[in-house]
Amino acid sequence: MLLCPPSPLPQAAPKGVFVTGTDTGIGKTLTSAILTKAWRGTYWKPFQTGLAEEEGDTPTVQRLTGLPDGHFLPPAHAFQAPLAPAAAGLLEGVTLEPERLALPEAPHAPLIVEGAGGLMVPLTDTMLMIDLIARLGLPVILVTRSGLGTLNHTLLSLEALYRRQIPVLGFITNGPESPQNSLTLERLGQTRSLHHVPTLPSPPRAKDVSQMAAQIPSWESLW
Ligand SMILES: Nc1ncnc2c1ncn2[C@@H]1O[C@H](COP(=O)(O)OP(=O)(O)OP(=O)(O)O)[C@@H](O)[C@H]1O
Ligand SMILES: C[C@H](N)[C@H](N)CCCCCC(=O)O
Ligand SMILES: [Mg+2]
Repeated sequence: MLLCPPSPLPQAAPKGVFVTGTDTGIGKTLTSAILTKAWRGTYWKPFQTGLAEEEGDTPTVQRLTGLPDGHFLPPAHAFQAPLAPAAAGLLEGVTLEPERLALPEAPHAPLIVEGAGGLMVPLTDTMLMIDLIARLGLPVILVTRSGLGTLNHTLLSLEALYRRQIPVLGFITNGPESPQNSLTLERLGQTRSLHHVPTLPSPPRAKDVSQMAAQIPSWESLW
């Protein structure tokens, strides 16, 4: 049996996109940097965890895009532990209330919102990242690995999004070139490949992001 039908995309450009992925460490931040640079939009990571071990995604995107401060909104919540937001918050005595989170005004459109981990990451015991995506009402860009294992992970993620009537703008593959996988995902996943990010020989630099941003379709052309 095939996946349940996708939801239609908005007719006019929405306020922004939600960048999610099939996993943590899959390349959402690198991809968000490429999109923010390409569209000169506003980047927002509402739930940041793991600050005990990393600088956080907002400074990373700022460094990789070289855009001024006005293109970045601070996280709504930032926690030290490298865990899902629900667990990281509890360690600091915070119970999240994601149902109260509203989409902020973006000083520069569009708004590029980055999740934490994948779709089923808990924000509370009763709310997952995918529930927040549904509530915020932005279409999704799904970041996936390009190589072996992606078919299962990507189709599972798409099925979960379609079941909740969340529109999907497309997917972005990250890793070694694998056109066969992208074609299979487009056909069975009923969505489109928006871009491929190759494995870089060294940690991503602003120059790499600029080069890749130049290949991204304009924001207006997508709607
Ligand atoms: N194409 C690539 N080439 C080289 N390094 C990459 C590539 N994609 C991602 N990386 C590196 O892999 C690591 C994880 O990527 P990234 O931070 O973008 O993942 P993420 O999906 O945003 O994770 P999180 O769930 O923590 O937000 C980073 O150190 C990043 O620089
Ligand atoms: C700390 C890390 N870099 C992420 N931001 C949080 C990822 C949570 C993943 C939870 C899970 O799927 O098991
Ligand atoms: Mg990230």
